[in-house]
Amino acid sequence: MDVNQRIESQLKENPVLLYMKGTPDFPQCGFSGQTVAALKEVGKPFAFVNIFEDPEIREGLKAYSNWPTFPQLYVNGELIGGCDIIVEMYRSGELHTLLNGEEAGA
Ligand SMILES: N[C@@H](CCC(=O)N[C@@H](CS)C(=O)NCC(=O)O)C(=O)O
Ligand code: FES
Repeated sequence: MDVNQRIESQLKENPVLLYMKGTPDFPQCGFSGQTVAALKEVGKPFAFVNIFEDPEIREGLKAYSNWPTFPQLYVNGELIGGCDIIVEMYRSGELHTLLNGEEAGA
C-alpha cells in the first residue's frame, strides 16, 4: 500500500480522526494539545494517529491534504482544519454541531 492508500484507509475506518503530535493523553505540542482539549470538551470519541510514530504519514498527509501543518482533524474523510480552526469552531459551537449532528444545542 502506498501512503495515499494508507491515508484513505485510515480515513475510511475512522469517521472522526485527528492526525496529531503525541497522543490525546500526552500531546507533544501545544497546537495538538489545544485541539485535543476542544475535542475532549465536546466529548465524542475520536481516533488519532501520532505522526511522530509515522514519518511517511507525516510527509504524505501534507501532500494529500495540501495542508502543511499538524494537527489535522478529519470528519467523514474531509479535512476540517488545524488548531486555529478547531478552537474557533469549539468557541462558536460549530464543533459541537459537527460532531453531534442533530443533538447540537439540545
Ligand atoms: N496555525 C496552525 C498551527 C500548527 C502548526 O504550526 N504546526 C506546525 C508545528 S507543530 C507543524 O505541524 N509543522 C510541520 C511539521 O512539524 O511537520 C494550526 O492552526 O493548526
Ligand atoms: S512541535 Fe514545535 S510548535 Fe509544534
